[in-house]
Amino acid sequence: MQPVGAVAPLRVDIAEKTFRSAQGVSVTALKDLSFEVRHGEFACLLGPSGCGKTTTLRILLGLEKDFTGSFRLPGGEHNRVAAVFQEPTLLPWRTVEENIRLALPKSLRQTDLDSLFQTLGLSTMRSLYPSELSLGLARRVALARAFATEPAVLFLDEPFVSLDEQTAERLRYLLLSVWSARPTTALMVTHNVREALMLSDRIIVLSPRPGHVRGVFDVRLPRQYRNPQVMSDLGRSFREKFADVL
Ligand SMILES: Nc1ncnc2c1ncn2[C@@H]1O[C@H](COP(=O)(O)OP(=O)(O)OP(=O)(O)O)[C@@H](O)[C@H]1O
Repeated sequence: MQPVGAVAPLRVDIAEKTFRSAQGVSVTALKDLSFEVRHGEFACLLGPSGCGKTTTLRILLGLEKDFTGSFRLPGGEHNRVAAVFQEPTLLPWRTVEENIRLALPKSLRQTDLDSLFQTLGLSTMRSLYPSELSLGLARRVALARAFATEPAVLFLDEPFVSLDEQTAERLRYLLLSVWSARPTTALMVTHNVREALMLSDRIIVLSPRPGHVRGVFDVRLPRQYRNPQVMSDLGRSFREKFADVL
């Protein structure tokens, strides 16, 4: 299936992003950060703590305007952007289904969400309220909401942190299922090398702060062949290449 709406790659060329405190202290988070995520590709941004991964996503989402450089989001029939953060940010007084429908553009408000709910194992939870959901379920709803908008590009910022490993693993598989059913260009921030190797077409590895691209690791293998032995081999070659970064 072709990715929805998007035809161009995501292109990022951030010359510099510096934070300045009121006391005059400067922190340069990013310097000469350039990379591309190809049309329909799932990429991970991986790097040491504080190297500017979240800052990069915030710039791409238009939440940080004070930087030098440029970026180009994938376009096409539309240029909708969706994001999934660590906090699911659901409206507490709305049901699961209402939370999702309210996020949709008018043209999609009445769309049939059955298959999406089914893929994410949410079919029986449509009328629950966020307070009735575990964190793992709330994260599933956040994924459903993001994919329901049929975005041209999807940004994810560590969507599986602070979950027990079993729940996180189930969510990784659910993410792969929903992404395969509704492919879109995706960029996910993670600290977790195994997670990146499991989900990505390519891993963009950042240097310590100020973050720039230290190297790119292509995972050319189709995901169904990434069995435990293959994952362990991939992990070894990844660590050999990037031992100095992580
Ligand atoms: N609003 C801000 N004001 C000042 N400094 C900031 C601000 N946001 C981020 N920084 C600094 O910019 C640098 C990059 O932060 P960022 O959160 O992007 O890193 P990260 O790679 O996502 O880190 P982590 O992996 O720990 O989440 C850090 O040194 C951080 O302290």
